[in-house]
Formats: sequence, C-alpha cells, structure tokens
Amino acid sequence: MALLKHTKDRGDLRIRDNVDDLGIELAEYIAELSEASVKERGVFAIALSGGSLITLMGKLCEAPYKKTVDWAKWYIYWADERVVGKNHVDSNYKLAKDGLLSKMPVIPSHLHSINDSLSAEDAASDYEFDLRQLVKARTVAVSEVSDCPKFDLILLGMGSDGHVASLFPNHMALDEKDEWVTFITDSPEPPPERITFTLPVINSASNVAVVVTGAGKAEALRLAVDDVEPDSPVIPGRMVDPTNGKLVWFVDTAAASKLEGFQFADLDQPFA
Ligand SMILES: O=C1O[C@H](COP(=O)(O)O)[C@@H](O)[C@H](O)[C@H]1O
Repeated sequence: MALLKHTKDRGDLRIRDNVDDLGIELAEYIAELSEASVKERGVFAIALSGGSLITLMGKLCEAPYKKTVDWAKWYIYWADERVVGKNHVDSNYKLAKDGLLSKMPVIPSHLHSINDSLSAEDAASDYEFDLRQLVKARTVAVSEVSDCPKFDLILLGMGSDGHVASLFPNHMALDEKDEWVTFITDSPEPPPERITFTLPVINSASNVAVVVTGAGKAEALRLAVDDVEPDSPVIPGRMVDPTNGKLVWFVDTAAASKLEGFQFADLDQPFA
C-alpha cells in the first residue's frame, strides 16, 4: 500500500516499503502521464536520467505496459549525460538502452542522445540546438512563462549529496539561467565531463518526478523536502521546484526514514 504525503510546497510523496512496489507505482505513473499527453498533444516528450532510476523503471517493459503504452509517440531526451562514448559503461544512454529502451518498441529516431564525438562544451551546445528544433516544431511544448522547453515529464534521481541530473551542490552550473543545456568538466563523481539540463529547463516541465531510494539518501531527502532549519544547506534536490508543473517524489521507506513524522507513520495512512 502506498503512503501518500502531500507536502505543501514540495510536492507529493509516494512512499513504498520495497523497491519492487515502488517500481510498479512509478511505471503506473509514467504510463498514465504518457496516455494523457498523447491524448492532449499527440506525443509524449520525456527526459530520463541515469543511475538507479533505470532499474526501477523496468516494470514498464512488462505487461500490461509493453502493449498498452503508445511507445511510437515517445520522444526521449536525457536530463544529463556523461561525455563518454555511447558504448562506454558510464554512458546514461547505454544504461537506458540496454536496460529499458531495447525492450520497448520506441522509434530509434525519437531517441535524442548526445553527439559523443564532441567536447563537453560543444556537446552541450549541440544538444541544446537539437532540443530547440523539437521545441520549434512543438514536439516538445514551450513554457508559458519563459521560452524554455516544457517536457511532459522529466525523471530525476538524487544522489546522497543531493545532486540531481549533473547539477552538484555549490557548483556554478546551478546558477545558469540562460542556457537550456550546460556542461561541467569537474564533476565530483566520475566521470568528470558531463552535460546537464539547467534548473530553468527542469523547473519548466509539466511534471517532474524524483526517485530516491536507500538509507544513504535519507538526509538528502530530508533536506530536499522537509521544513528544515534556516541555516541548512540548500541542495540541488531542493531547487527542483516546477513553476507551473507538478512535482512527485518516489521514495522507499529507507530513504524516507529521516522525514519529519515518518517514524510514527502507518504505511496505510497519510502522515502530517
Ligand atoms: O551521476 C548521476 O547520478 C544521479 C543519481 O544516481 P543514483 O544512482 O544515485 O540514483 C543520476 O540521476 C544522474 O543521471 C547521473 O548522471
């Protein structure tokens, strides 16, 4: 049974006591958004991340979703990518392709991966250029409040340091306001060279889901969603705050363990 907590400013929390059930919850959520988007706009523009998220999305490759989801309408981007070859073990594209996309009937030309022959700086510009073409054609919608792309769904993971996409704590990439896609060459976690959607793009999406599992991320989750002490560090996860969109956190009980009120919660009842 899911435990639903609605936090006033920080979105919905969907908590499950094991990752299998969390995967089912996530697959259902994605399938519903895909159906609604295809009905409304004729397409579903989604951005993936790397990391543990991809394994958790595995249920989408199974029944009923394999047959019920309109895969041909999916246009897929990456919220961040490591600047390595597409066959490199660190590539987020490879992770998603091997673990997910090769098992779904998506259209290969709808997969928008980075040009892996370019430098980090050029790969970021090239990726933004590619995205601009799809925004121009309205395959990816445009935000009403900025000129940013408005993805139907951006899926993020969050590291134990609170990073989302490749936006790391205290990094100047967090301040980028003009570019849609930026690059870093000094990632605190390997590999050092990455490109990433900027906060304005993430926060322009119609829906943003952040998947957080494991006790090692409990403190980061607390800092990202709870009402914390004023001198607490403002981690990137806390800066995810869609302007006109909906934010949902998919969390297991281990990651939720430090949330205020959670210790006393009944898994079948909402907690305050
Ligand atoms: O480096 C990255 O880490 C985050 C979080 O990964 P996780 O395995 O801790 O869930 C991931 O979302 C991002 O795409 C990736 O490049």
